Amino acid sequence: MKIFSAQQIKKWDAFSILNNPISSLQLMEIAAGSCVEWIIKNYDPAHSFCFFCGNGNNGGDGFALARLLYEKGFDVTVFADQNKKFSAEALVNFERCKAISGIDIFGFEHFNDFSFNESTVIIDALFGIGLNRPVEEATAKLISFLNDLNFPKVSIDIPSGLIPDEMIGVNAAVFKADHTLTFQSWKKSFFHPESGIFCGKIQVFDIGLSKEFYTHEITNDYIIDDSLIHETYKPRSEFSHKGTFGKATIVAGSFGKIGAAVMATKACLRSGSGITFVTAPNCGYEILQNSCPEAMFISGGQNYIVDFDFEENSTFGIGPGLGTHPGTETAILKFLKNTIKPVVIDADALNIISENSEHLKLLPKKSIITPHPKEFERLFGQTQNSFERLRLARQKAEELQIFIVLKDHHTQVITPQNQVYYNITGNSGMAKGGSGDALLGIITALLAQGYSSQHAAIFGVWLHGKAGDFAGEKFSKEAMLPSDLIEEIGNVFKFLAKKNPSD
Ligand SMILES: NC(=O)C1=CN([C@@H]2O[C@H](COP(=O)(O)OP(=O)(O)OC[C@H]3O[C@@H](n4cnc5c(N)ncnc54)[C@H](OP(=O)(O)O)[C@@H]3O)[C@@H](O)[C@H]2O)[C@@H](O)CC1
Ligand SMILES: [K+]
Repeated sequence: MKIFSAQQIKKWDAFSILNNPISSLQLMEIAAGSCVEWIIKNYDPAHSFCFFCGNGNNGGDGFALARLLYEKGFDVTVFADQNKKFSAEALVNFERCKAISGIDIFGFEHFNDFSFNESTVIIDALFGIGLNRPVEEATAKLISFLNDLNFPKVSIDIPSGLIPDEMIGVNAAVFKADHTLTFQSWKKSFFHPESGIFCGKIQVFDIGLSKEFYTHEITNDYIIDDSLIHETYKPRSEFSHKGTFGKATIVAGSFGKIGAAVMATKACLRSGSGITFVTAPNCGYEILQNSCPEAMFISGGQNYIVDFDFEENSTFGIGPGLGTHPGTETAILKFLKNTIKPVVIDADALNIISENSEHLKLLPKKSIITPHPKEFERLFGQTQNSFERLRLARQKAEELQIFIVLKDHHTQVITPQNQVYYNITGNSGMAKGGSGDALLGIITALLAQGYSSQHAAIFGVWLHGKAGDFAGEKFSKEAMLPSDLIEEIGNVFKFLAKKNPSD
């Protein structure tokens, strides 16, 4: 799914209004209607709803929603600033609300002495995607007051105070929602940790904006959604043998970190690799042969890797638990100098590369690197926030002609063509040592099977997150282990096969 900027969403609204028999007010009514449906499913009529509405169209959504909810029998109170000019659509909906005697409307100055009842739900419709400057002091105070209230909080379209496409200012006043009900598409700020933290759970409602606009409007930002994955996933052909699905070699492990090699190798095996090798030091021989009997062991040294042979037609995934011993460094750099096939690089292999910026040039074109924020910083330098980090990643992916998988709550796959794919599978239960090793194994297996680097990276992060979600459901986010995630990869493939109409 494409992600548009706030400016493009506004263009999309305008295009839809101009080219379809629908008005701005009708769109607002549809938007409010979809919120009502969600609220009815999630809150019983014993709840009282307090609306905080701004003067733009986000406020207009709030007024429309307040009215529709009142008509459904809910108790509704509205706070708004009647001294400021409303947008045309907000004014219409404000007047409609005012005409209903059962809806009390107060000025913002009364928020302090209003007695909220126990079953209050706060609805934030102060600002939407039209916020174009810092929130004024009085509104900031209101937002801070609301944030301190211990009631469920729902934001309409975007938590007020967030900038849709950019980093918020230091100490910016932002409404902290439990749920964000957003229209038509995700906003970029939902994906970034500094702003995403204000959104709670996100629901996206299709309000029927023009499909033609969606198809033709150009963007470089995408969500990795189910439809993209169904286009990418290649079901296994029946007329095949192990050679059809490629050879993968995992280069991993050192004394005390053989577990990382086990995780990466198991994930590679579970992700469909035809023939799998694991190059590791001899100290890991027994544990690897016992835990991953399907993989062939290749010795790379005694307690850490110092040298390894490589077959040109194998796909390499290098890094988990390697350590950064000078001998290992020499072996990895020698390998990179002698290979032209795309490789997958993570963890200590990234740390080895980050020792010298010249090493980056050794990465074969279309390789995939999978740094977490700290590894990214070691490789490319410090950035102030995740938006800046992403900008730098775009620049580096293009410069080096590689794919960067920037691991985060919403991992981003950055292509050499300056595109960004945000992942929406996965959960906080995956924030544990070993998770990254599994990701390397998955991506290596996909690349070995003939997926392009772009597809291997995109499908790999989605698969990893989805398996993590399945494991989280089974064991809880706290208790789930990366090993559980690896065991769930099979269920994700089953899920895909079931959903694939050609299967
Ligand atoms: N048909 C449609 O278009 C649909 C739109 N929809 C809804 O509209 C929302 C976008 O509405 P919007 O563009 O009116 O802006 P909104 O976010 O309400 O901001 C309010 C206005 O406040 C102003 N302002 C900005 N910053 C400020 C600040 N710090 N402090 C004070 N004032 C500030 C600024 O006006 P300015 O003062 O610059 O003239 C801005 O225009 C969108 O998020 C969705 O909820 C849906 O109904 C679907 C159909
Ligand atoms: K809002």
